[in-house]
Amino acid sequence: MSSLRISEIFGPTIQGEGILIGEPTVFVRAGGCDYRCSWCDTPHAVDSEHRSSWTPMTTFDIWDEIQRLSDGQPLTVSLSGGNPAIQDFGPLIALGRAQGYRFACETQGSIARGWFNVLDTLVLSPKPPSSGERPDWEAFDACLRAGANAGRTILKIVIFDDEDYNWAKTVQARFPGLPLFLQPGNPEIDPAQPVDLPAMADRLRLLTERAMRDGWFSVRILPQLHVFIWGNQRGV
Ligand SMILES: C[S@@+](CC[C@H](N)C(=O)[O-])C[C@H]1O[C@@H](n2cnc3c(N)ncnc32)[C@H](O)[C@@H]1O
Ligand SMILES: Nc1nc2[nH]cc(C(=O)O)c2c(=O)[nH]1
Ligand code: SF4
Ligand SMILES: [Mg+2]
Repeated sequence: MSSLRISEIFGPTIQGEGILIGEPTVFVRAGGCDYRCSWCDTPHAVDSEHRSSWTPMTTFDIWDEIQRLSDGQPLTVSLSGGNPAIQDFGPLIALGRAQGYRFACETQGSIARGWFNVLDTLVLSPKPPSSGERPDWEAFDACLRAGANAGRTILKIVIFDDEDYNWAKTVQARFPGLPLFLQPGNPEIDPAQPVDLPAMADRLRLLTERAMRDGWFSVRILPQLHVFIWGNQRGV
């Protein structure tokens, strides 16, 4: 059986972002990404200099680890990365769902996969201008089509500045049927440094006040809850 490149598997913890915030979750972090966002908070799953730390695992190896971490109790498994859509997680999802586990996937929407259709939650997180990346909207549309039968699809956009904020409005206008979550960007991504909690609360406050002042009521605005709790620690 072919193997997948896995950066880390951890949990159970609570989902810190987006529509599943607070949900007990085991994370499977795939190694490798087709993007290089300037502010990426998981470079250890992206940059090729960390490639040697990614473990080749079969679907059964990953499934064993999920079961061990969850003590065999079905919960939500979140596929993240890097870009999990580079690899074939279809067999893992089939195996887990047959045992009552639920699956979410976080991806930037650059690569479409047939297995998006069997997810419970597909989180598409198109990258705003501050990232230095530019979404390919044809590829993004292909992701939406690939996930047409997923339980639900939502958009999550990271906001660092005014340009990102205005861009997020244009994305919502393009996809009016999709729930949109905004998340303030975290500029402090060094796991060795403590996060400045008041500064983080300030960014959340400023984004919230701006959206409310604008009468932008068709969004949800959330912090990265795990960063509030554990800072930039890995594996939480
Ligand atoms: C690390 S990415 C992995 C999944 C996929 N590559 C993606 O970007 O959607 C998971 C989520 O973290 C967000 N993220 C990454 N770096 C961040 C930062 N510095 N501040 C806030 N959110 C960040 C991404 O935008 C994405 O929504
Ligand atoms: N608790 C927790 N929630 C998360 N939501 C998205 C994460 C990610 O890095 O993909 C993440 C993570 O690493 N930990
Ligand atoms: S797409 Fe996601 S994992 Fe890849 S560099 Fe950007 S934030 Fe990091
Ligand atoms: Mg993260």
